[in-house]
Amino acid sequence: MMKFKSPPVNSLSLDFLTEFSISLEKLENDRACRGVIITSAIPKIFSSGLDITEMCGKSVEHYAEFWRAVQEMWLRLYGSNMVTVAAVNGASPAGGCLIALSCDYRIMAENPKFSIGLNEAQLGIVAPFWFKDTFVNVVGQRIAERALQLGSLYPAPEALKLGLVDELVPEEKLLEKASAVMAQWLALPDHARQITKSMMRKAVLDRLVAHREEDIKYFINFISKESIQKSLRMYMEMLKKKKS
Ligand SMILES: CCCCC/C=C\C/C=C\CC/C=C/CC(=O)SCCNC(=O)CCNC(=O)[C@H](O)C(C)(C)COP(=O)(O)OP(=O)(O)OC[C@H]1O[C@@H](n2cnc3c(N)ncnc32)[C@H](O)[C@@H]1OP(=O)(O)O
Repeated sequence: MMKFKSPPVNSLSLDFLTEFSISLEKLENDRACRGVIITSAIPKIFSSGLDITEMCGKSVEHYAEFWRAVQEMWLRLYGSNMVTVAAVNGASPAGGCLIALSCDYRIMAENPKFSIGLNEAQLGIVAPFWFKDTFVNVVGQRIAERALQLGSLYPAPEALKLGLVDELVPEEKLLEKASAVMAQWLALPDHARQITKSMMRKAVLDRLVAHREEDIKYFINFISKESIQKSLRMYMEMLKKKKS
């Protein structure tokens, strides 16, 4: 089990992403480890997505390093040979949703206050093609098209209806259920499951691998625009004001 614990909201900073990727690599190379449950140690928050401060007012070199770390995390998780189960025990916007979408199975706490989705459009930014591809592979083209354009965040019951998560359980049963699902998936021979998983995901993974440097350039070019920087600053201010 991997429990995110980066207060206050498990935002995906460069350090967090680097540590996450290293942990995944270690588990992947451990023959005794066949599966991982991903959840959060922070009440009410699974992950608040990419750390917005990493994308605001930094150097081009920093943006490149940060984006490479985001790509690396996704390539490792989406391409993992292990069984991956997301036990979503709180809010899961944007990059947090990407992590859940990249797992093989998603169980969410049945709390309508917890929402999940790719809300990038609400921040005035664009979900990259590989976020979009991962989303489409889970919910299908039509739902993804609407959800991405509107930057929708769905409360848990709606997320279930759309197939964005596979099941809802009472919060106190989340880990028990995740373990039961893991046992069910691990009951199959690894090689058949792994080859099938790779067959289903390869095209989407290969697309980023083939365009990785170009994708970094797009990110830098996009995020460096003054209009985008302004949108992000306003969004951060809005988050802070919400409190007072
Ligand atoms: C054709 C060209 C195409 C080119 C495309 C190429 C590239 C694409 C370019 C860009 C794509 C970039 C992709 C980004 C994906 C993302 O993940 S962006 C992040 C989106 N995340 C959010 O919108 C979540 C924002 N946060 C919240 O909604 C809430 O914080 C919460 C998670 C629901 C928790 O609420 P709660 O009330 O408990 O806590 P607070 O809101 O009070 O937050 C506490 C504290 O944490 C700070 N914070 C929250 N979220 C983030 C974050 N994501 N990053 C950094 N900091 C965050 C918040 O500001 C508070 O700070 P404090 O006031 O200083 O305590």
